[in-house]
Amino acid sequence: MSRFIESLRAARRPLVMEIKRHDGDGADLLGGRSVAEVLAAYEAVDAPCVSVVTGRWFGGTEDMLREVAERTDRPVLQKDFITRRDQVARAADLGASAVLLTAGLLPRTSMPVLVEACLSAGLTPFVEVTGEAEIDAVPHADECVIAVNNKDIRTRERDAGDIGRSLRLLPALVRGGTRCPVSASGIGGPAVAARLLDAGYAGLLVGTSLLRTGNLDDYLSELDGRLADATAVEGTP
Ligand SMILES: O=C(O)c1ccccc1NCC(=O)[C@H](O)[C@H](O)COP(=O)(O)O
Repeated sequence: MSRFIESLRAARRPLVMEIKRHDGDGADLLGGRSVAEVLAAYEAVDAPCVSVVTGRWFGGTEDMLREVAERTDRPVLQKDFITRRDQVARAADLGASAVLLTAGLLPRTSMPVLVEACLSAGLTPFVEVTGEAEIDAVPHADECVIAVNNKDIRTRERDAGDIGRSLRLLPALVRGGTRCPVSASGIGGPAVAARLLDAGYAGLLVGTSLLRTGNLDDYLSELDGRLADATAVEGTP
């Protein structure tokens, strides 16, 4: 199993914690903190995996990925518009463990080529989907993270996000064979995060709400509490 998937599946709080300079509207998300400071905060709460948005729409750069990969041992996901094999090789050189492949943005023939390129380079394909047809078309699904994007990347994710999409598509993800179904984007806080994990997601990709929370410890304590409550209710005779 890939290091990225193993780390996420083994975590008590399976959150891929994201570093993103600004949102789709250009609003700042780092709040005066450096990339190193945000990473240190994520490491302090034992993030199993870290995501770095290098896509220019979100103010990202390759240097952010290089810096994060140099500073941490945790598996790092590169979130960018990856459409070519040379970008996959570049991600590996920069120290990524996983790369984003966005099904809705790739020509049909490119997905198998890029998934193979990732696996040959020792990277985990993090395939983002929004519908069943895209899920069914993912090759080597058992070696991929398959993530449902709750937002619309074609409008730079300016929408609020539809968590219902993740809930509806989870059975199709499981049938498709991934060992690591993930819900991504628009996860507004601990209540929604708990609901998705309780539904059966193996992991969540969260950026904005972690970057905007005033207190990461409080956010995660609330998540722990909600998950414990859900477990207690399930165990009630
Ligand atoms: O989804 C894409 O295709 C994409 C490509 C390049 C950069 C970013 C891309 N998506 C945006 C994100 O990855 C979100 O930042 C991430 O899912 C977290 O979302 P949120 O918690 O709503 O900040």
